[in-house]
Amino acid sequence: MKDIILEIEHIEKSFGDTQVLKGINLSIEKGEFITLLGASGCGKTTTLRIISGLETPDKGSIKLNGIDVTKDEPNKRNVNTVFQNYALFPHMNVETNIAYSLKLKKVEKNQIKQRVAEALQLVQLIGFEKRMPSELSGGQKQRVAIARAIVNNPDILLLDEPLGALDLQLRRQMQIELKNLQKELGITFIYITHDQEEAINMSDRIVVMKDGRFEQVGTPHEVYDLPKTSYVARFVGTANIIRGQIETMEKETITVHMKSGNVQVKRTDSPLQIHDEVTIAIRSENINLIEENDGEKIQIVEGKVSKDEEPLGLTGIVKEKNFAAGLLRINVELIDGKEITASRHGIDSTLEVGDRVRVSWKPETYVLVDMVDKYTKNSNSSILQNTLEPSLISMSPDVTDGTKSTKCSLTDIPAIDDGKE
Ligand SMILES: Nc1ncnc2c1ncn2[C@@H]1O[C@H](COP(=O)(O)OP(=O)(O)OP(=O)(O)O)[C@@H](O)[C@H]1O
Repeated sequence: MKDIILEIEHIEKSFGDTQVLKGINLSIEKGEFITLLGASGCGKTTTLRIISGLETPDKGSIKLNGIDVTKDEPNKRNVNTVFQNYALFPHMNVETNIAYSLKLKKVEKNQIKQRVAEALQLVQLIGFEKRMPSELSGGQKQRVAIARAIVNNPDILLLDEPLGALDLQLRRQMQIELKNLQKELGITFIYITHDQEEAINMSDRIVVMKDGRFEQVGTPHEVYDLPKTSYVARFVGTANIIRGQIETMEKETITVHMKSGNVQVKRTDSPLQIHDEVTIAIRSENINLIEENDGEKIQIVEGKVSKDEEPLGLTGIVKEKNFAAGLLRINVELIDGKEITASRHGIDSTLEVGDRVRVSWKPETYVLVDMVDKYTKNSNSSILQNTLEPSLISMSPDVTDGTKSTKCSLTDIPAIDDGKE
């Protein structure tokens, strides 16, 4: 049986008239690295404060090691928090900052010395014992804050955007250090970030939060490759969300009709019927663009690609090419006015702004999303988890097609844009 360390059960919390947490549930295993990922204001910090005891929920319970601690004071829970702003005592040096909680607990002097030295070793700050916080860099201050938390041997370490104040390079370095530290100590980490790359790199499981609910809980692979909703597909990586109507259903495939063309997707066990409206998510790296030099090849008849000429793929015009963080993003405006983004490594692409392109992808590189809205009005996370079968694919980054094509690969940084078509 799994060793469950924390159970969050049906937690609800309002501030005044605003319901901030709307019934969240989660069981966390001992030694797991769990990340709460979500946009500003979705309730991440409130969740952490309820776990630590700094906030009391209106409904629901928190169980730590099987014991209900919902009403217990923070100091009665073996849980420590690391904050983004370090919260060090400015008038105490590094050593006394780290030793502070042990002194309060009246731990014996020699033991304090030993545990402080061990904590300093773990965060690689040996030699900094007598420095004051004002004499430390941001990264060093955060290391002291982490040492101060782990010196208590907590069951769970809560980390509220601990790297948020650091520059990108230091942040990356600290991500690796923190992950190694967590493995070494075997402590359960519950980590808050709104940075999807950080969540993917560090977590055993990611909880994607939206408006006080857990939208999806899963491994980095599950939330990235098998998003259950269009929100998750957009928030974790860059996904294009396309809606269409099922035109035909064959044994292996389904043909979906969209204003800018017809596409084929792999058939799944989902209870679909001809004429059903479906929403599909395709990663930008899986989008293949083929330039159409020959104007004769694509005939646009009443806003729809002629089936006789080119049965599959969407038609569009390259609107923008943008290079950032090692990736070239190519925005294509489809003939129905909607935009789709393809990405590829490097800055080179033979496609130019204004080129007419055929947009396609392999039938298996898509995910059917938002099925829960279709079959039930309830977006409760437990229903979300059961509605879609995970057989839907692994998105292959290796998409090649045609001669003058754009091969797209690997991850991208999302434009977080909930609700955008
Ligand atoms: N003590 C409080 N009183 C009133 N409203 C609060 C209080 N604490 C949080 N809120 C509100 O609850 C909502 C969720 O806040 P919370 O800090 O949990 O979000 P978050 O996801 O951690 O956001 P961020 O990423 O910006 O830190 C916000 O709208 C916030 O304004």
